[in-house]
Amino acid sequence: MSRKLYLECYSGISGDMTVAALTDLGVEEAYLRQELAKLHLDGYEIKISRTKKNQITAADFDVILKEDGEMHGHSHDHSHPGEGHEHSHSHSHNSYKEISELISQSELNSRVKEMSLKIFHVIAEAEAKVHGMPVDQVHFHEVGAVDSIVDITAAAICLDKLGFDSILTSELWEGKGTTWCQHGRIPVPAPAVLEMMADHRIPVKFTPVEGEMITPTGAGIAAALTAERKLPERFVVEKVGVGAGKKDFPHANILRAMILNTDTDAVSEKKEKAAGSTENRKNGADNAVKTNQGIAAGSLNTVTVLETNVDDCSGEQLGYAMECLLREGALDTSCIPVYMKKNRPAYMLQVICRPKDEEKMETVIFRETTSIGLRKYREERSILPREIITVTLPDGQEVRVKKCSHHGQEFFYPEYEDMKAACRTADRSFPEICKEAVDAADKRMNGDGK
Ligand SMILES: O=C([S-])c1cc(C(=O)S)c[n+]([C@@H]2O[C@H](COP(=O)(O)O)[C@@H](O)[C@H]2O)c1
Ligand code: NI
Repeated sequence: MSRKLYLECYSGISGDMTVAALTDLGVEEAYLRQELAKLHLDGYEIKISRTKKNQITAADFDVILKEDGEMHGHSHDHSHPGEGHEHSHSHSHNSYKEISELISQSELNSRVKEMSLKIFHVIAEAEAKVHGMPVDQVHFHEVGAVDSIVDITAAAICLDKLGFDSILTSELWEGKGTTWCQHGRIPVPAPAVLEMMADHRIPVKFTPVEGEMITPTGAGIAAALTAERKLPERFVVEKVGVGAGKKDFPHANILRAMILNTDTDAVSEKKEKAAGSTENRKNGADNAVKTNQGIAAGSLNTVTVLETNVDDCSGEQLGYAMECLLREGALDTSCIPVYMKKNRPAYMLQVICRPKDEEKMETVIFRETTSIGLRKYREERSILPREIITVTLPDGQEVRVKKCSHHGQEFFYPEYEDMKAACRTADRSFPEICKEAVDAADKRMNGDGK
């Protein structure tokens, strides 16, 4: 299973748009608030609400700054000529060094820290170039600092919670003209944005729209976290999140975040559902899934592994727990015999799941077993590219076979449920039917003479 995030930046990208779109994918405001509190940064409030941009409903993320005991919304549009942001502020977290320390010393988890620090570093490098100073001396604007810290950390918290294998961004669209900031009037793209575009080879499209669509925070997020640029050839869009920008343009100022599932089974499952499941099977080979480049050769993705050792849980109870875990979306479960303290024969229950399903798995383990504690960690997993092909057995039955390849070598694995059904229908043994399925697949892919 491969779960990617695709950010469609046809109206540029900013920190607040990114957080809004990610919360719209299913991160609760309460969770975000609880995690942000681990920064121990005060003087602000967050607000997530709904808004409409050109009649398109979208989530809106706001960082409301406290000034002199009052709250002030931060509009991000910097549209008051001559004003810039000449607020005085009691916050002292405005140098890159201070911000890095604040994040490093927080109680945020290591993945959130790593992502946030990376984004800040990318922005600081660009600011350092623009202002001609060492990275450590870069100062973020006093108001902007709190705003940027919250936007960037919130984006990392959401990304960690949603658990993606990799992040793709489209080319970033940008407007033209000038914008205002504390440096006064500056060109669009903002100097720091342009440096990031160059340094990180970000594909960009300059449009005739008047105004700034890409902010330094948005460019920093895209530059620091984008792992891929090319959309997979085949995928299913599992969910869409829409984040609103603060400005109004002739086009809808939104950032769309999409969860892409590039797993072949999911793609063909949806395809079969759409086409009517019997239709596909009836037409056999012609309807078989032909290619899948969504999973690259030996591609890596991240999974969560949960483990618990139990010496007081019956076989029946553990078997039931495994069933529940699989029903809740576990990718695999196993029970490994172990000897625990005091030489007690016991089992280690191991669960592999998508990072986003961690909490669900924990709930099942604590509810359905006698475990009172567990270990969990994230692992990279390497998976072979695979595609499902449909083949016809000599007796006319159609079965699905998974075709995997590695360094040009092909492996065929008949689908268990189809094997079971074919064995029962033909009243023949499992190895016989499997062999016929593998031979048929091999013949179809490589021909008689190979
Ligand atoms: O605060 C600074 S140093 C600053 C630098 C630049 C450069 O490009 S240099 C640009 N800006 C403008 O500030 C706003 C806010 O950006 P966020 O990323 O903090 O949302 C934006 O209009 C930038 O162009 C500020
Ligand atoms: Ni600057």
